[in-house]
Amino acid sequence: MAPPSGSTSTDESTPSAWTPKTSSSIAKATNNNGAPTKLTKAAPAATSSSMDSASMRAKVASSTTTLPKAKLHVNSPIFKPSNLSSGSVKAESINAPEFVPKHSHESSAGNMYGDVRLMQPFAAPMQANMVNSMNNLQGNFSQFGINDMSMGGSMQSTYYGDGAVNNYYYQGSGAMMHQPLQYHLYNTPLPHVSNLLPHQKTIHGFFISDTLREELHRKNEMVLQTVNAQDYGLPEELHEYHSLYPLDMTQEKSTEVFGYQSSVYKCMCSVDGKTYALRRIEGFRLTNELAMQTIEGWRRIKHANIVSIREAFTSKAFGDHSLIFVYDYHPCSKTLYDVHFGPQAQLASQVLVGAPKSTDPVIQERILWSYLIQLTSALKKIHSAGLAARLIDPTKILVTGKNRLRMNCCGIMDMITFDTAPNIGHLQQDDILNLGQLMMTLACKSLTATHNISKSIDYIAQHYTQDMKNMILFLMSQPVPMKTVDQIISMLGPRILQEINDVQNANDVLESDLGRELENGRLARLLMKFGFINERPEFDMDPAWSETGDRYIIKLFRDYVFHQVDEAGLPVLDVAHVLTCLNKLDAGVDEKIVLMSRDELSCLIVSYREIKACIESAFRDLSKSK
Ligand SMILES: Nc1ncnc2c1ncn2[C@@H]1O[C@H](COP(=O)(O)OP(=O)(O)OP(=O)(O)O)[C@@H](O)[C@H]1O
Repeated sequence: MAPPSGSTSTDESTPSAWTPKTSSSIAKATNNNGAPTKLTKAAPAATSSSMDSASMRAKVASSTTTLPKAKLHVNSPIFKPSNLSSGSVKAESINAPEFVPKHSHESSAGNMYGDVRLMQPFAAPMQANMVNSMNNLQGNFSQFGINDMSMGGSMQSTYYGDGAVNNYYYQGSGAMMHQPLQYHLYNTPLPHVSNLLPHQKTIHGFFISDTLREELHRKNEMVLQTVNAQDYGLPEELHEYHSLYPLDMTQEKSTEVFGYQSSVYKCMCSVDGKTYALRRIEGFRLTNELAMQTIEGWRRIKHANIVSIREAFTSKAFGDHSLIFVYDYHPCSKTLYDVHFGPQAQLASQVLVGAPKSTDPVIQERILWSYLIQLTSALKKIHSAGLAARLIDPTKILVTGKNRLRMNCCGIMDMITFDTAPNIGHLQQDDILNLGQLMMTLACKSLTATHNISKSIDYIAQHYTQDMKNMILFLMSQPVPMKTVDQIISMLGPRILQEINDVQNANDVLESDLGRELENGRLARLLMKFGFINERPEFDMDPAWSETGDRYIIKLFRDYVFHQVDEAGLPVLDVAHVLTCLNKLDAGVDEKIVLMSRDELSCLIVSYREIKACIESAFRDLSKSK
C-alpha cells in the first residue's frame, strides 16, 4: 500500500547523519519457537541491562485490560465547536489545565503537571471554572462574533460584518467542512500557576506567544474571507483575478485624494494563487496609452516601507470605465488615519478624559521618530529612482504591523495626471513638505494642525523634544534652493541607530518564537512516521508487517512513550515524558531504555539510536513501495 503523498516530507525530520542499525544487534527476547515474544509491559528508562524492580512500576496498559478512569485526562484539550451546538460539553473533554513538565520520568496518576504540589490544590477549582465557562458558551458564540461554526455557512465576521469563510478556494470540494479558527481560546497562564521555579515551565513556554499566534491566525483568516460577488454587485472575474472582497466598507467615498472615487478589494490571482489588493479608480477613462508605462518604474521598486505594485489595467467589468491597480495585499492592515484618527482611536482618547496629564493621548515621541525614519527610508528609495511619492496622506499609508508603515497607492497619481507632465524636482520637494505636514498632524493629533502652524509648533514644543520641533520645522520650511532626503537622514542620525536596534530586538523575539514552533514541527513529523508504521493492517502482502521485525520494537516503544500506567493501573499522562522521549529519539541518543512485552515475560534493552534506526528502516520500506 503506498503511503500518503505527504509522507516524504516527514522524512526531513531525520538528519542524514543517522546510521540505520540492523535489529539483529538488539537483544530480542524470544519464546520457545524463536519468534519474538509479544510484550505487554514496558519499564521506564534504564541505563543498564539489569532490571530494577522500582523502574518496573510503570506498566503498559494491555489492550484487553479495562482500566479505571483517570481523574484527569488530556485526551481532548482542543475545543470542538461543532459539538457545542448539539450536545453539552463534557468536563473531561476540556480539562486541559496548564501543565508543568518536570525532568523526572516518574509521574503520578493523571498528573499532567508533573509537580503534585502545583496541581493538587488547583485542579478541582480550575476544572469547575472551565466547565462553567464552557457551558456558558453553548449556543452562544455571539460574544466572540461567531454565529455559525461551519465553513459552508456564512460567518459573522469579527472584522467585517458580512464576511464568510467559504469553499471558494477549495473548488470541487464543496462538501468540505471547515471550522473557524479558535484563536480566542488561547489565554495567558493563570496567576496561581505563574509563580514557577526557574526549572519549571507552563505549557505556553513550548509554543509561540499568544499575541503573535492570534495575530497570525487573524491574518490567515482574513486572507480566506470572501463574499458572494452578486450580493455586492462585484464581477466574478476581473482580468486574472477572482474572489473580490471589498476592503473599504464605508458608504461615502471621498474624491479628495485622487480626484476620483476609489474602492479597494482583496482578490485572488488565478495565475499564481496569491492574494492581492485591487485599487479601482472609478469612472476614469484612460486616453493616452503611454500613461501605462509610468507603472514600470514603480514595479521595479521593492522596499520594506512601500506597498509593491504588480500591474495596472483598465476594465469595464464594473459597468464603467475603471482604472485598476494591483498591489500586494497586507492582511488586517489599517491606514495611519484609522489608527490615530479613526473611531477606535477617538474612543480610546475619550476613555482617557479625566485621566492625569501624563496620560495625554499624544503619540509617543519614540513612535513618531520611528514613523519618520520609515517614511524617510521609503522616500529615499523613491527619489533615488527618479520618482516622487505624491501621496503622503494618513489615508494612504498602511500600518501593516506594530508601528510598521508602508506607503500605499504609489504610482496612481503619475498615471492619472500623465497629461499634465509635472516637474519631478518640484514633486520631490512637495514630498518633503507633505512629510512635514504629516508629522505635524500626528504630533498634534489633529487633522487641522497645519491650518495654524505657529500654534501647532507651540504645542509640539510643549510635548516633544527640541529635536522633533526642529525636524518638523525643517521639513515644512521653504526649500533654499532645494531640500533633499539625505539632509533629513543626516538630521535623523543616531535615531536611525536606535531604530535598527529596536528592529533587531523585535527580530530576535520572533526568531525565538520560531525556534519553539520548530521543535513542535519536528515532533509532529516524528509522530506522523509513527502513524504510518504502527498498526498498519496490511503491507507487502504481510498482515503481520507492523507487528514483526523492526516494527515490533517501534510498537513497544510507542507503548513505552504513550501507554504507560502507574502502579494503580491509571494511565500516565505525563506530556514531559512524551516530549523527552521523542526528542531523544529524534536526536538518536545512545541512552538505553527497557521495553517490556505486553505479557510481561520478556524485555528488550535498546538505545534511542537503535529505535531510530528501526523507524528509519520501516519508513524506508513504506516509501520504497510507492
Ligand atoms: N494593499 C492593501 N493591503 C491590505 N489592505 C489594504 C490595502 N490597501 C488598502 N487596504 C485597506 O483598505 C481599506 C480602505 O483603504 P483606502 O485607501 O480606501 O482608505 P480610506 O481611508 O477609505 O481612504 P479614502 O477615503 O480615500 O477611500 C483600509 O482599511 C486599508 O487598510
